[in-house]
Amino acid sequence: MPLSNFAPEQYEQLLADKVEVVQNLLAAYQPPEASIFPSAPSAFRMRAEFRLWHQGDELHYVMFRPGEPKTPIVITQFPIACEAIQSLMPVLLKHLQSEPLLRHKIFQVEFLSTLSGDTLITLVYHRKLDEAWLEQATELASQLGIHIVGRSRKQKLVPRQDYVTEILPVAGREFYYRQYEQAFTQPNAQLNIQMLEWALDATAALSGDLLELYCGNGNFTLPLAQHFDQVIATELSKTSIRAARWNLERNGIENVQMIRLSAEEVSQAIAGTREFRRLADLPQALGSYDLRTVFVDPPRAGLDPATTAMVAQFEHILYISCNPQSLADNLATLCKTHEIERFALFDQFPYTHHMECGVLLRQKQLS
Ligand SMILES: C[S@@+](CC[C@H](N)C(=O)[O-])C[C@H]1O[C@@H](n2cnc3c(N)ncnc32)[C@H](O)[C@@H]1O
Repeated sequence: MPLSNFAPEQYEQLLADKVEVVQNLLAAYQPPEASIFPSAPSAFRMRAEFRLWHQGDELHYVMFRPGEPKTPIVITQFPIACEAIQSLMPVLLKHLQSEPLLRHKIFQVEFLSTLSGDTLITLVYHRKLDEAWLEQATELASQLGIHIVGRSRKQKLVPRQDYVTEILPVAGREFYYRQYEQAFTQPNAQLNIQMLEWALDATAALSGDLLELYCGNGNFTLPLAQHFDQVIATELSKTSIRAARWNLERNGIENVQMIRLSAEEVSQAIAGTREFRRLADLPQALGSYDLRTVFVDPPRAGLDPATTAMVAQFEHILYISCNPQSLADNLATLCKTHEIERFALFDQFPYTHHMECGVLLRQKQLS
C-alpha cells in the first residue's frame, strides 16, 4: 500500500486531474462519455498494513517510501482507513506495547475490516509462535471484539477464524461475502458497491451464459449471476475459490460453477488444446454452454496475449481494470473486433495515480 498524500480539501481537483489523464490515455479507443464514481474523501480503506518499529520501550506503526527502506515514517493517524481501523490502531498498539508475549519480535500488522462491523488483524512475527501466544491472542481478540491471526515463517496460528464476513447491499439485495485474511478483496468497499451496481446495469440486457476469469471470492459473480442462465467462474487462488464456493452457498446462488483454473488454462480449455480434470465437475460439457459474454478483472498486468485472443471471440466483454495502462494495451487488440459501449471510472484509490476502470465492449458486426 503506497503512502498516500492525504489532502481532502483538494480531493475534487485531484480526481478531475486523474480523470483527464485516463481519458486522454484511452481516447484512441473512442469510448463513450465516462460515468465518474468519486470516493469518500476519507475513511474509505477497509485494509491497512504497517510495519512495527521497536524503539526502546516504545512501539510505532511505520511505513516506508519506495526505495527508502531505512527511513521509517511514523504513522500516528491514518485517515484514509475506515473508522473501525482508525479506532483500533491506538488500542492495539497499547496492548502490543504492554504485553511482552504479543510484542516480542513482532514486525508487521495487517488490518482487514468490513462495512458489516467484522474486523480481523494479522500479527506477523520473526519468531515461532507457541501455546502461550495463542492463549494471549485469544484473550485480546475477545476483549477487542475482533479476530486475530498470528503468522511467522511457515506458521499460521488461528485462535478462532481467519476470515471476516462482509455484507454488501447491491441494487436492493444484500450479499454475504467471506473474506479470508491475505486473500484479494477490493479495498474501498463503498466504491466496490458502486462497481457492482454499474456492472449489473451494464449487463442487464445481455443473455446466454457467462464466463468469468479472475473471479476472486465471487465479488462480482454473486450479483452478476442473476443476469445469465449459467455462469462458469474461474480463479487461480485456492483460498479465493474456497471463499467463493462458500459465498455461493451462503447466498443461495445455484447457476454458478466455480472452477480453479488460471486464465492461461481457461484459454487452453476453450481452444481445446488441453483437457482439464477440474472441468469434469461441470454438469455439462464446456462446449455445450452458450458462452456469449466474458467478464475479466485481471491483476495490474492486464490480460496476456493468449487470454486477450480468447476473450476477443466473445460477443460481449466486460472488463474491470485496476491499471489504465494495461487496459489501454489490451484495448489496442480488442478494439480491432469490438467497440466500447459503456465506460466508467471508479476512484478506488484517492490521492494516488491509480484508477479503476470499467468498460463494456460489443463485437462490431453486432452493432
Ligand atoms: C483484481 S483481483 C479481482 C478479484 C475479484 N474479481 C474481485 O472483484 O474481488 C484479480 C484476481 O485474479 C487472480 N489471479 C491472478 N493471476 C491469475 C491468473 N493467472 N489466472 C486467474 N486468476 C488470477 C487473483 O488471485 C485475484 O483474485
